Amino acid sequence: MRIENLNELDLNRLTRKSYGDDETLEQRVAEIIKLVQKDGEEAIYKLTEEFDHVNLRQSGLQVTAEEIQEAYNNVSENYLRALRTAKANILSYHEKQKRTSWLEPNLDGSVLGQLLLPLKRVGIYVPGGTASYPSSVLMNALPAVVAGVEEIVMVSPPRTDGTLLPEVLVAAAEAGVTEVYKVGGAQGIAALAYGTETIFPVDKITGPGNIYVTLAKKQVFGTVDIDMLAGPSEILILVDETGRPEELAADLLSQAEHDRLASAILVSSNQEILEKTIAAVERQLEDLPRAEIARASWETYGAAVLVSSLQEGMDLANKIAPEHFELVVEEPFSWLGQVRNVGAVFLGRYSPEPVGDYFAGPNHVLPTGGSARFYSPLNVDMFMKKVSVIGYSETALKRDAQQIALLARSEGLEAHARAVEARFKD
Ligand SMILES: NC(=O)c1ccc[n+]([C@@H]2O[C@H](COP(=O)([O-])OP(=O)(O)OC[C@H]3O[C@@H](n4cnc5c(N)ncnc54)[C@H](O)[C@@H]3O)[C@@H](O)[C@H]2O)c1
Ligand SMILES: N[C@H](CO)Cc1c[nH]c[nH+]1
Ligand SMILES: [Zn+2]
Repeated sequence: MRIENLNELDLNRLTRKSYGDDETLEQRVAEIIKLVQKDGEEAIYKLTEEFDHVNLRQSGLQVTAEEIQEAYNNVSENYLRALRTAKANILSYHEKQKRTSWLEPNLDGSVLGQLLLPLKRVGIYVPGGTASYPSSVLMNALPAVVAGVEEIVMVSPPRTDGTLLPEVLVAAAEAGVTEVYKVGGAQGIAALAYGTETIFPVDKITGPGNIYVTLAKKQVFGTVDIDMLAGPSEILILVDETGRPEELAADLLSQAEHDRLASAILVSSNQEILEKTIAAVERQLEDLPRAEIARASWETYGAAVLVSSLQEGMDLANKIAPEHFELVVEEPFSWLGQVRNVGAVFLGRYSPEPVGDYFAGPNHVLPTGGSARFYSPLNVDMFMKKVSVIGYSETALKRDAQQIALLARSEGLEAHARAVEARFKD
């Protein structure tokens, strides 16, 4: 890794804003989705054999109550305690987001308002290819629970022994997931969107995943709603001279270890910090269990960028729009007002990114690939829909009838005008 000056930086390499550009991947995902639509579960069994190397024809796709019970026997008390504390933190944070229906009576006797209603059935994708993510079970399911969703259907790829990690199943039970199926990748997304012989289709799919999952969500959008494009993880750290290279390197690797396509970027106006952090990354890679993945990510989509000032670094962050943005500077709160395009911001030395991944309470399902310009973190609103309420009184309609009819006739819609005037014929 060499330090790059801002003016020589290839932003396209770093932002990977190319979910739709790789035609081969798009095509492959489209074929998988079509196959599931055509052959249902037989297609899922075949694809699961191909990608997850396990044959589930005997056991079927759905996780049983016995498997969940067995999972509880296989997790430690300490794990359960930590999971339940994380759950409480996530619930408490998301309960603050919940909005309620409102009705506003007016003096003319009319009532206007908005009903806020939970979606009935949602699908949550929990990644499980190169790592398992019980934390993502909580992050997807708990906002749905707070919203009041009745049916929460989880899909996740099986391990080669045909099971899901006990910690994932326990997290599902603790979070209130109502059905769990062992199917991942684009085929898991297709199953949720179109249904199969045993899986009833859902109204919306949320959750992060690798590039196949993300492209599949993009392709089924319209048949179902989706939350956002939450693909391979990203971190951008803006650091001043107070930064400590060993800590910065650890934070960069925390996201690089997710995926070869993950992106970890360090930005500073201090050349020495950049140099020392690059060296620390090399040292830490030596005994990192997922070094192969993390190194591939660091070498392909990583960068150490020299800027002329913190302000220039902040502007770069808003341009790249990273999923996670760490502000490791002396006065992090003083920069908060300038944060625009990031999924989540982590303020200061004692807010390393994994605090948000697991525990603090805010959601870790965040927009990636530059989509933080327009998407928000997964939240309670995303599991609800709104219905407008209009209750006009006679007085109100009499007052407004003429103007409504005029507007209707200006659009050439006579029947609309007459529907209003019909009330006052006799
Ligand atoms: N943005 C977020 O909030 C967030 C949170 C957690 C994880 N992540 C990201 O989720 C991703 C998890 O990826 P993962 O791979 O570990 O798990 P995954 O569950 O997303 O993907 C695994 C599945 O991908 C499919 N697949 C693999 N190779 C394929 C191929 N050649 N052709 C077709 N399908 C194929 C298989 O079906 C496999 O089961 C990582 O990129 C990680 O960074 C993001
Ligand atoms: N950093 C991931 C989101 O990009 C979320 C996660 C789950 N577990 C660990 N990390
Ligand atoms: Zn993470």
